[in-house]
Amino acid sequence: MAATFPVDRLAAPSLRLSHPSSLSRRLLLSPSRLSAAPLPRRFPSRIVAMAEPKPRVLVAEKLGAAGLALLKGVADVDCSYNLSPEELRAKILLCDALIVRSGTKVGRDVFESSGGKLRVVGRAGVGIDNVDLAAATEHGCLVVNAPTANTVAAAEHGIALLTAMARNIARSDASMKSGKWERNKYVGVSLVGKTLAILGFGKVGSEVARRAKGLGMHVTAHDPYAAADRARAMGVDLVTFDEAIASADFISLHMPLTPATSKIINDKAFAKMKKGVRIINVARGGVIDEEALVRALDSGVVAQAALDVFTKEPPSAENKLVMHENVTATPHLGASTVEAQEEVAIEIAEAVLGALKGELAATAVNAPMVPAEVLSELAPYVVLAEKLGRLAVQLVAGGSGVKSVKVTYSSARAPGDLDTRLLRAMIIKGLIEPISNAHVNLVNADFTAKQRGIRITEERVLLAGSPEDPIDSIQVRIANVESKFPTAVSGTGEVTVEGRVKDSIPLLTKVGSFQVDASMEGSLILCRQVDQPGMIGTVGSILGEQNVNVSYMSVGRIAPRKHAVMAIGVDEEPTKEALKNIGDIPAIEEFVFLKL
Ligand SMILES: NC(=O)c1ccc[n+]([C@@H]2O[C@H](COP(=O)([O-])OP(=O)(O)OC[C@H]3O[C@@H](n4cnc5c(N)ncnc54)[C@H](O)[C@@H]3O)[C@@H](O)[C@H]2O)c1
Ligand SMILES: O=C(O)[C@H](O)COP(=O)(O)O
Repeated sequence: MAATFPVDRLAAPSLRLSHPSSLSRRLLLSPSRLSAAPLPRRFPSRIVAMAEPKPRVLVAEKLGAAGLALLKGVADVDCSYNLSPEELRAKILLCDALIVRSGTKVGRDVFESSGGKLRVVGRAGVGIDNVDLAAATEHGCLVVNAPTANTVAAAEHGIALLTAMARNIARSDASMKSGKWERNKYVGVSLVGKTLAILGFGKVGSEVARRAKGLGMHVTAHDPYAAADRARAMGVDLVTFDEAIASADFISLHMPLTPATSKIINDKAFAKMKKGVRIINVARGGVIDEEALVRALDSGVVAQAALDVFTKEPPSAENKLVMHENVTATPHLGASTVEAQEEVAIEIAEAVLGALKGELAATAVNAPMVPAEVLSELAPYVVLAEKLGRLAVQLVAGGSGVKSVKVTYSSARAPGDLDTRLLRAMIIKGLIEPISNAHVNLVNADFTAKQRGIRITEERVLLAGSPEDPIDSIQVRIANVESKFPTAVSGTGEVTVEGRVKDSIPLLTKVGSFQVDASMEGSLILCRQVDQPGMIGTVGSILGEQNVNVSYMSVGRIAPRKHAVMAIGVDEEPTKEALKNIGDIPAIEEFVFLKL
């Protein structure tokens, strides 16, 4: 029997393990759904092969010709654009695969209407905001995307908006078309020598930086998770968010839309910017508080904005930003070049056809079905693995850049009886998801880590004793980084966290060289302190005063009255004031707040 994996978006649908009682040696997509049905004995195989129905692929938005040709070689392809939701629901009944861009909403209703026939959704582009991943997973439908093929196109569009805005190209063109010749009205601003702040120094952001350097701009970047040396090598200064926005003449947005970046450009941020700053957004509309941007444009804090993306797309006809005379707007054209669309089309066609054949897709973004018996044994270790990754990356200081991660599994099981791929995938998920818009799962974890330059090495420590439990402990170490909580750096110079499962509950058992005993749920405050009486009470009452519920406290120390590490589990996020008060306790040497 297969069960839906409890962790959001883990891997591909119908992913079955060939060995039911261990995490397998071979991973297969369910043969019953993703490859041809078993051959009836009475037919010679040649005749049956000819009679096999071709899979049917619905292409709901315009796709590059090369990708279409690939699809048509193998499948019946129905290109039907601008379908209403009702038309899409009616057509999907007959389709094995659906290919869309960002303009088609693939909601739960679509998966429900398909009656289980739909096996793959291909997103010809990066963002999958328009696909209901949870519904796809529940209906056993794989979702794949094309994460890299439109990077350069998006960067070029960012630069096009930057230069067009600075020289009033769109407005002066409209003016000429209305019969005017207004040379004095459209005096622009120069780019050379100006400071461009890039927020989000990932694939698109770094390509924009490279091009802006060529225009003679001074480029800074803010990205809490980018490596400072990679930025330095490009002549880009990695700075804090406040430094970036306060010193910039131009700000270009290239971060993913996550809970942390939602409306990050808001009234508070505008108050810190230079008067007359210019803003470009080719990321996602939701990273800007659009009402606040209207206010900032009206007051002159923001001289101009150039926007390719909007919170609601298409925006309403009377959208204040689109109508604003100091805004240059384009209808989400970042990826829309002939070349990018050809690349995207080929990438997505290959991914969709591969998935229909039962191959594992490196760009899969949603969850698998995993045999229940495998899950019931590994489930708590899977949660532990993700949380250790999540914890470790939050202990890394901004600008360090995570490149080398070492994982040690201590277990009494023989190496052949313990497949760590699921655990490794979950560690990678924990390491990457808090800092990006990537959706990491069993299928794409190694690919995603490699793409981000993160090298994961695994080692096994074989323990004596009963192999009843699959694993005794998991240790995650991040090398060559600085920590925002230096206590987390062990004697080997690595940010180190270790955990184990006890009574099915994942526990944090080690931070740096200190033993702790903390349940890995909710949020966690780690403090390093002088070991002395009264510390638990002092910290507890600061949190109590702020109505923060403490779920547990544990203290680990090297020796009595020396240094200790206190782990405090909290149900609510403490206020900045509460955290400051904890930091102000004289015996507290350092502390950090972490979300698990
Ligand atoms: N307009 C378009 O047509 C178009 C085309 C392609 C991509 N995009 C969008 O552009 C954005 C970037 O895409 P990408 O492919 O470069 O993604 P990416 O994952 O390669 O880069 C995103 C970067 O943002 C960083 N980041 C995460 N949180 C941050 C924060 N709080 N502050 C600053 N940086 C943060 C990450 O560390 C990462 O380096 C995404 O939102 C994507 O959807 C839009
Ligand atoms: O997420 C993406 O890939 C971009 O925003 C492009 O979207 P599009 O394929 O709808 O142009």
